[in-house]
Amino acid sequence: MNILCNEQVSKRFGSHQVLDSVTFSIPEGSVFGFLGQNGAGKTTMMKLILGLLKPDKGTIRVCDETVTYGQTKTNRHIGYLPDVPEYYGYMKPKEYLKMCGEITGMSREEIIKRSQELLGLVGLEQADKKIGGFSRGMKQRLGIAQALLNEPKLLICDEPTSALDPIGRKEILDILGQIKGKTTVLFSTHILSDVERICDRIAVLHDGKLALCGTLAEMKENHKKDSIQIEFNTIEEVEKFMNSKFMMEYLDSSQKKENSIVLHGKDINTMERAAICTLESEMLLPKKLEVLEPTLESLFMEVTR
Ligand SMILES: Nc1ncnc2c1ncn2[C@@H]1O[C@H](COP(=O)(O)OP(=O)(O)OP(=O)(O)O)[C@@H](O)[C@H]1O
Repeated sequence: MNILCNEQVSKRFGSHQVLDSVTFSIPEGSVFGFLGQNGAGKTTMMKLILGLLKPDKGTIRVCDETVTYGQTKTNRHIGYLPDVPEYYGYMKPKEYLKMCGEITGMSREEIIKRSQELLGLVGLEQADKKIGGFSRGMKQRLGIAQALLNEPKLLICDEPTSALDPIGRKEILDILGQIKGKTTVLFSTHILSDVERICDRIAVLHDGKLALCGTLAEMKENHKKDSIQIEFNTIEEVEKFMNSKFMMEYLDSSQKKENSIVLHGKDINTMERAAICTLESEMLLPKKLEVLEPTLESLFMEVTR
């Protein structure tokens, strides 16, 4: 079952088409990484899912219920962590969670039980001090506890790791990793390594459209290019190799980078044989020859260029 289904969602601000027929869905229990450069429209998409903005076109469904602008009905399925969560600095974490639980109508017993569980999950059970004295990482972790208080089906986190140091980022990713499978997570970021670490599925937003969407393995397969990288000892060796007419016949394109060259062609086997023949005939001994696999970074750069 899909927890979230976006179909042909479009949103424009003035003449700026921020989202243009964006379609994707998130299967239950998965962690979905929503990638895009600054201003790509990630927050706009999240606000549409929360019913805080009205789409110009398209439909959004959360747990099979249609999201309606200005109504909060579907938000009972959602926990939301904004990029910079705001707190009353004079409150302690337990007091804050109690207030949030009371607002959403939870019973006293429920609030105590869930607060204990969640403060344990986010590693703040011993942090019995005012939130005003918390680090950014602690505030983000408390934000996750608050967003999970109501046991939502979908947790939406807007760039939860962007402002954190490597330890703070690891703590957040570990928490999201722990709830994986139980709660479906949608999180936006531009930190590619975070996505590679914990996401099952990934979407890349660019120029208002989804430039990539699927599992990392699917993306790599769909965008597989037959490429070989050869690293030489000197630039002269690179030139000598590239001046071989024989090699040119088998290439679509090539890119030189310092003492290395990346060769792109249609057929990896033919290109590899041609490269080895050229190395032999030019009496060149490279430092390294490898067939290149696309990485999330190379795919991201390719589609957002
Ligand atoms: N209420 C609004 N009125 C006009 N333009 C807006 C509004 N909200 C967002 N925008 C514009 O829409 C575009 C997308 O913004 P959005 O905040 O969704 O991007 P983002 O991908 O979340 O960026 P970032 O990674 O920097 O947070 C930006 O150009 C932004 O200036």
